[in-house]
Amino acid sequence: MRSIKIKTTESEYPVLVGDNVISELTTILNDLSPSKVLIVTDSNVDKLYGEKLVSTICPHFTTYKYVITSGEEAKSFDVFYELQTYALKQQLDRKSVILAFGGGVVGDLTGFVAATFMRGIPYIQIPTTLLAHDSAVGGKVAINHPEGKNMIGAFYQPKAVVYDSHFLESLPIEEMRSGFAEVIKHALIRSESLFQYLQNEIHDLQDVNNERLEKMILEGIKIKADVVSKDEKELGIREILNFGHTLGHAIEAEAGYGKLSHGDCVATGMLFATWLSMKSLNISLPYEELKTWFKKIGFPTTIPDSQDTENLIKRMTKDKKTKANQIKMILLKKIGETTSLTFTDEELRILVNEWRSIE
Ligand SMILES: NC(=O)c1ccc[n+]([C@@H]2O[C@H](COP(=O)([O-])OP(=O)(O)OC[C@H]3O[C@@H](n4cnc5c(N)ncnc54)[C@H](O)[C@@H]3O)[C@@H](O)[C@H]2O)c1
Ligand SMILES: O=C(O)C(=O)C[C@@H](O)[C@H](O)[C@H](O)COP(=O)(O)O
Ligand SMILES: [Zn+2]
Repeated sequence: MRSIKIKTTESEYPVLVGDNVISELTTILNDLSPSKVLIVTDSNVDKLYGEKLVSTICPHFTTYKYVITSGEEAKSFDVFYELQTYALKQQLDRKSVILAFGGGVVGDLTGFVAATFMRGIPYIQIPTTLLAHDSAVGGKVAINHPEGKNMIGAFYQPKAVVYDSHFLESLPIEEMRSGFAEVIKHALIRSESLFQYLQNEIHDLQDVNNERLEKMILEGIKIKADVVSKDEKELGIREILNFGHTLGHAIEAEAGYGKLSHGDCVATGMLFATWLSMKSLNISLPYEELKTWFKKIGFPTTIPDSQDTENLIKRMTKDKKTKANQIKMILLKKIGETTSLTFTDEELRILVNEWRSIE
């Protein structure tokens, strides 16, 4: 078992990673001595592992389980409200603990429920996707709005993250790809050596074996832990974790939540941001190499033809990093190092159109 510490100004918690670390959950819960435990999971994870988790906890604590329909659409106000109603009806109180058992959708939604129920009760992340090496760590919790991704949310840290690699065995290949995009992001922004490792070892997703998976997860979490510990509330450096997301989120929301995976959209966004870095900073980057690699892995490398640049620009203007109508793009200075530049909507419209015309 590996343990990585996440330290913020107000909290400190462990991320436990490894096979069978779920066995640590009872001890972690005992320390919190919860009045009640509410497991929130989705329909797919419930079918696979719901019983296992309930039987681990049930003998020790009064346990409830709420199963949401799987998919991005669940990060909605309606499901948030349903969950709050359920928690109230089961009479959860400030000593109750919520377990977010699933991928980033369950984690983001449940974390936001925990952040707001009676103004905040403890929760634990139990991630089951590769992508969740990113989403379960760092305390960004949220639901979506038709106007934009994660628009209603909070920074609210979990008490622990229990990341049992055994759960990843059933992950479909396209979900592995989605999570891999965030691993690549962590490498591109902060670690040239991790990037070289990924490019050398993972030519396509069949190359992801247990050993490589564990390395990707651990390295990704270490990078995230370091950034979050320096800037929990994204007042500065944390913005680098948004590399690829300004366009990525716009594509994801424009397609309709749940139509395209988060990771696929971020991958397209990272390619654009890499091209934009070369163009705006007048530097050279291995852009063509990256594009070829992305194609091999199966990432979409262009914006969907059905999407209108004008609509995407409107969405990018509403990005959370935008201030006074200046759209902030996280760029690469080199592999492993970032900078940022702001653009007006008109400037970005021209640049996005230029990129689309050459791709
Ligand atoms: N909070 C953050 O910092 C942060 C970071 C990155 C992404 N996110 C958010 O995370 C979300 C995406 O998360 P995700 O990719 O994990 O999506 P997800 O939670 O929808 O999971 C993807 C799919 O895999 C299924 N699944 C989950 N675990 C499984 C398992 N072990 N075996 C088989 N199937 C399994 C789910 O039911 C779902 O159908 C997006 O909403 C994104 O915005 C948040
Ligand atoms: O943790 C962060 O900070 C990130 O930006 C991680 C992203 O991968 C993640 O998708 C996050 O939810 C995006 O946040 P947002 O503030 O752009 O909604
Ligand atoms: Zn992301």
